[in-house]
Amino acid sequence: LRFLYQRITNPLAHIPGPEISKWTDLVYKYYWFSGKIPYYVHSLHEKYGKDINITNKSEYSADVPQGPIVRTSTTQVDICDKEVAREIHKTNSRYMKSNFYNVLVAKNFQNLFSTTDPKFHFNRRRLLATPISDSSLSKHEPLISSRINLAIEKIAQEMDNRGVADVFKWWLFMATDVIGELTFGESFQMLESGEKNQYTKDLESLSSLQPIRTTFPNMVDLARRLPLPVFNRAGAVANRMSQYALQSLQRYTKHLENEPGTAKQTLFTKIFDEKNGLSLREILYEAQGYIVAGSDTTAVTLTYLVYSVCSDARVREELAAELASLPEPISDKDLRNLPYLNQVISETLRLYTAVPFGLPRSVPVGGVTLKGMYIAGETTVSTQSYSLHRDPGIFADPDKFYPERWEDPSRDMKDASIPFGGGSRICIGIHLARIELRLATALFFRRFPQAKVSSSEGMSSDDMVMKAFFLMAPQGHRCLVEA
Ligand code: HEM
Repeated sequence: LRFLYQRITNPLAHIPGPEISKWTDLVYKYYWFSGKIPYYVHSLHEKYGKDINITNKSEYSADVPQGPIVRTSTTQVDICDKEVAREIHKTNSRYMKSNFYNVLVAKNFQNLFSTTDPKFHFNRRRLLATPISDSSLSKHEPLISSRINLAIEKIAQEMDNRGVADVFKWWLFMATDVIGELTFGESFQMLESGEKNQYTKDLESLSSLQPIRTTFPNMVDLARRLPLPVFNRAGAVANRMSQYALQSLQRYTKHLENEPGTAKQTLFTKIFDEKNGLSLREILYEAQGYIVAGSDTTAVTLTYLVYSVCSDARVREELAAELASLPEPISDKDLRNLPYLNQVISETLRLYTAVPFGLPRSVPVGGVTLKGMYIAGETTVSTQSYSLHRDPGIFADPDKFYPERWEDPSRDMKDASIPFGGGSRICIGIHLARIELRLATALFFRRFPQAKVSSSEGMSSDDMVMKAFFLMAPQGHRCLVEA
């Protein structure tokens, strides 16, 4: 009866999509759990949308309106349209982050990333934005450069000893050490040890635990009291990470109080202040957000960049030639306007965006009409970059890694690109990420201009298939290259 009621009353029934999604969310959840949600949603656009490659038009009935909006589950639609994406992700947008974010991070845990409250977000962002702005980050460039140089040394050593190097591992260690030091004032020292510690193992498992958190939030709570193995694990990971972060921040504040002159400047140093800034607990929540949002994202992007460039000798040679002309030591100032380097980065962010998932937002109460289609209030709308970035009407031959397409990008290309989200919820770490991407790419290809993808140890393109929960990662969890 419940299914029948859901089907009859479904306010999204008029939107094109698979019949099953009028009845139940099970199919959607299956793909979410298996890390294939962007592929599934993209296949719905291919089947039901007119702006995306339509493979078999004869399947459609003439009375179903085709368009860029598809129903993905009983309560959700995805929209592959650059104008709608801009409207939803603009500054002062009426589309708030959906309830999904409350459970993605943790229940009753509000920070800049997870909050759905615009006032909270505005105040928090105002405090956090300056220390992580492009101009403020220049004082951290020596730290970022030294971590990247160490990663490259380790890659070279691994190539010597093992014959190949796993760039995914080293980029992950580098990005986690950088954001750890900028957040806690002390490094995780993963590059030095070459091994993951408990915190970073937990960090790694966080992504695959996201489907559990978002689908069964109450079970994770219940698991605090009952022995429910998988749910206990999700809770234990969150507790350990929180304890570690708290202890690091307590050490840092003690240092700051005792020896303010010698304490390293972090992204939070100036806002440790109960009255005008943030309390220790509030900083703890933000620090945890930075670590999660700022490690895998950068590492995955760099991994796919190296993989794509190393797979195409033409691109690699052009990039290496451009980098060969740079003076030593390489600084970020020299890289900001390098044409080909920046085209390679833009193309990686297009094809392998670390967040290919649809950034779910809630339709304002009263509903809206988008592209001629009425969408009821409180429906969850997403605009997944995986599809927007592959719109063949905007990006010719969309599956090809072709950096030159960014030589003189059209307005449409810029509008359809949202690797860092948009509007007031745009990634706060965008400048840090871009500095890391520029420096790491330049230093890597300066050192290894002949690098290519290895086929040793069974490495194949299967390892690089994207597995996506909220964040994406190569399913083999490795990327082996040789010089
Ligand atoms: C290539 C690297 C990165 C990519 C592709 C990326 C992508 C994104 C995207 C798409 C969003 C929007 C999420 C949404 O609307 O649901 C976002 C938000 C965010 N990112 Fe990043 N990110 C990257 C690096 C970083 C770094 C290094 C940090 C470190 C501070 C960071 C911290 C955050 C935070 C705190 C938010 C929430 C901002 C807000 O809601 O105001 N990200 N990121």
